[in-house]
Amino acid sequence: MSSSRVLVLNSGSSSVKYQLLDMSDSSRLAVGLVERIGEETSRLRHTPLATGASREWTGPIADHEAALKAVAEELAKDGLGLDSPELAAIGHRVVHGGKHFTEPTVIDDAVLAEIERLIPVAPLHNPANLTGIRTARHLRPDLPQVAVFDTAFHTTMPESAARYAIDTETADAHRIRRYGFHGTSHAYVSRAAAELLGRAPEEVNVIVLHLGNGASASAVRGGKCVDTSMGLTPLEGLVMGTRSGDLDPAVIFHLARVGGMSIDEIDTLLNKKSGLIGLCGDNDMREIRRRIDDGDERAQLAFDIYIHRLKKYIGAYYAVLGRVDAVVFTAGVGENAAPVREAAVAGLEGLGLAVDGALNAARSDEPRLVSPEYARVKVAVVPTDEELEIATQTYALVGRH
Ligand SMILES: Nc1ncnc2c1ncn2[C@@H]1O[C@H](COP(=O)(O)OP(=O)(O)O)[C@@H](O)[C@H]1O
Ligand SMILES: CC(=O)OP(=O)(O)O
Ligand SMILES: [Mg+2]
Repeated sequence: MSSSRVLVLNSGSSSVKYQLLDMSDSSRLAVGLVERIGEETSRLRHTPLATGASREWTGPIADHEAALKAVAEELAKDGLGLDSPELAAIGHRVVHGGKHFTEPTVIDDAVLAEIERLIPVAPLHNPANLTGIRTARHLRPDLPQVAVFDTAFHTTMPESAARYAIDTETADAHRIRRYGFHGTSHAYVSRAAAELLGRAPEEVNVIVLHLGNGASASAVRGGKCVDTSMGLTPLEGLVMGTRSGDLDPAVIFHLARVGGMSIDEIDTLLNKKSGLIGLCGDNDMREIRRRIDDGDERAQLAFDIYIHRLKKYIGAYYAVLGRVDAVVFTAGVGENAAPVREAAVAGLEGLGLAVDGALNAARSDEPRLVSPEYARVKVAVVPTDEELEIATQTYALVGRH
């Protein structure tokens, strides 16, 4: 029997997204999501594409190991279990690969140890990724498991963009530099944007805005990343759902010295209680828009701060690239929130940027332009597909065994 199936696991801090794909034609066989892991009301939603009929289950799922076992049971109910001989490999999203991992990598004990060593610089993500890998290896020890790193696409950044202006010896001793994240998405979306423009990736310069719960911008020149907004960790850059993004590092000294907070408390504040949720109490852009429509001033200010930062990055990356062919919106907010796209580009006509109201408001799951014909710089919406990209890279590496 030919084995052409790849299971992709995207383990987040409190969720697991997964897809089973048949790489002979890149089609999906099953997709699903486990949310609120560790809470009493964890939720699993599983959809086998053969019928399209979703199954939902709510109840306590204690950790990522239990989550993955529950996923394996759901897949088995559709005859798509992990014991299937048609399964060729399991591909894992791994958020931090440091400087070491620049390519998709077959996982062995040494690779696991390196991912573990990087936990301090991806405390919300790498532990969940590791549990996913260990559980999957336990369930199918014979199968190749591949790590696809969020940081890999950004390793082409020049030193001028990747280094912080701090003492070089100190930085090197602690491997402090800007790594960047969401790279699988930035890679996929920048390529898809070139296709939408009808041009080769090598010919186009794009600014990609990945706006999900975590959010990051990247400047991509001819298919290669030259700058990105996240840094040593996924905390730098844009305003996010619960993360502050950029701030004066002295805020941290001040909170410690004057505010009496511990380093761990400040870490939690900036990663989990800041960004949109810190500013207005909600991190979901749908809820924030609802509140704005009801005249809520805190929600409006949170939105304005979010947009101000976004606009600054568009301007910065325009300058980094010199010439921009398109600004591309992706991920949950970027794909769905028309008011965010409209506000981020408003006033940038002088840079050749504009959105068309009707095109921008129209809903679609397809890559599309939302700028008017006359715009020198196109504005595009390109749905990201990290899972397909991970499956493609995984299969390219080990599929033909
Ligand atoms: N219709 C919508 N309008 C506005 N925002 C949306 C909509 N749908 C999803 N979102 C936003 O997308 C976010 C999740 O994006 P996603 O890319 O799935 O994030 P992550 O992968 O980080 O979990 C939600 O927090 C919400 O703010
Ligand atoms: C790296 C990162 O921020 O990922 P996510 O958006 O999935 O939290
Ligand atoms: Mg995401």
